[in-house]
Amino acid sequence: MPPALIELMTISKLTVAKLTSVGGGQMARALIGGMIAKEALSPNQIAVIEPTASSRDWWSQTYSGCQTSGTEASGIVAAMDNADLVLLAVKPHVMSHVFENEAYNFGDKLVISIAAGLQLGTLVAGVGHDRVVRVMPNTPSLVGEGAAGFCCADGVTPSDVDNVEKMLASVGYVTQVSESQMDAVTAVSGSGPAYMFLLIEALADGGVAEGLPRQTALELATQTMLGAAKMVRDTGLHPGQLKDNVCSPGGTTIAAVRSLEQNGARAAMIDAVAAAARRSRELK
Ligand SMILES: NC(=O)C1=CN([C@@H]2O[C@H](COP(=O)(O)OP(=O)(O)OC[C@H]3O[C@@H](n4cnc5c(N)ncnc54)[C@H](O)[C@@H]3O)[C@@H](O)[C@H]2O)C=CC1
Ligand SMILES: O=C(O)[C@@H]1CCC=N1
Repeated sequence: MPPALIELMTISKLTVAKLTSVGGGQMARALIGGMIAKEALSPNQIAVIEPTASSRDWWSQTYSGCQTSGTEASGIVAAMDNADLVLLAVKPHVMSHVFENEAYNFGDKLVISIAAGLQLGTLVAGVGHDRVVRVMPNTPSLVGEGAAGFCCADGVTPSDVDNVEKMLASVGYVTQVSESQMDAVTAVSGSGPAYMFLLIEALADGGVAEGLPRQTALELATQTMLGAAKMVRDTGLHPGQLKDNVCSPGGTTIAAVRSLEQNGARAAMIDAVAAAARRSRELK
């Protein structure tokens, strides 16, 4: 039996023998860490190519059995050996260095890029084949509450799509979109956690301004964001309806909603998404 088949493990119906991540930073940690936590992958199926020694140490200390390599040719070759799935998790501007590096042999391996902005055409040209998936995940994947959109180049098989969907579904919500929608996905859910963290922080700041201890305010604000998101997801009710249900006539909430509308909160969020989408388009 070929070594790749001997190694093959099927956990949560995800079939990957070995995943090699090029780059081991924030998003690789969130995505792979989330999959390991959900037992969709085990550390001995992971190899990480990472130039920073402290980051390599983090991987090997956090996930015993995970293989780490530097970016010298021998390290790249060792990490790519037997990989059947390659995750490109470097910053968009670093991707051209990866593609120009002759130590990489992508063979016919399935390649997933999570780089913002970089289009399938660029990825296919860099990788040298078209079995390439462009994914926009987000950092809550780490805690199993990610949201991801993806699109595929022509060489991706239905079984590849199935595997990518299972991989991403193991850490949250996933949807396939057209490539023309990827900048919007990036702006809504890829960057979105940052907007939500900012809102939680601001809500807590408001509580502190009204006299609450910082920790109490932060816990109340965090749980409120979590509860509101779950209400939208689990009831299926329109967020406007749920908002109306909180607003008692002449009460406290409508006073706050009025203030938010006067300060352009809704337009500010729409403009923020437009700014992120614009930046995503610039990155290509
Ligand atoms: N941070 C986020 O929330 C999200 C990030 N992304 C995308 O994920 C990609 C990575 O972003 P982050 O993880 O945030 O960045 P990061 O800076 O935390 O991680 C990138 C890693 O790549 C390593 N690296 C640099 N040069 C390299 C090379 N030549 N070969 C291999 N590794 C190299 C760096 O040392 C670093 O650890 C980006 O393309 C970004 O657009 C996508 C969705 C969300
Ligand atoms: O800020 C960025 O460019 C990346 C892509 C989406 C989230 N973080």
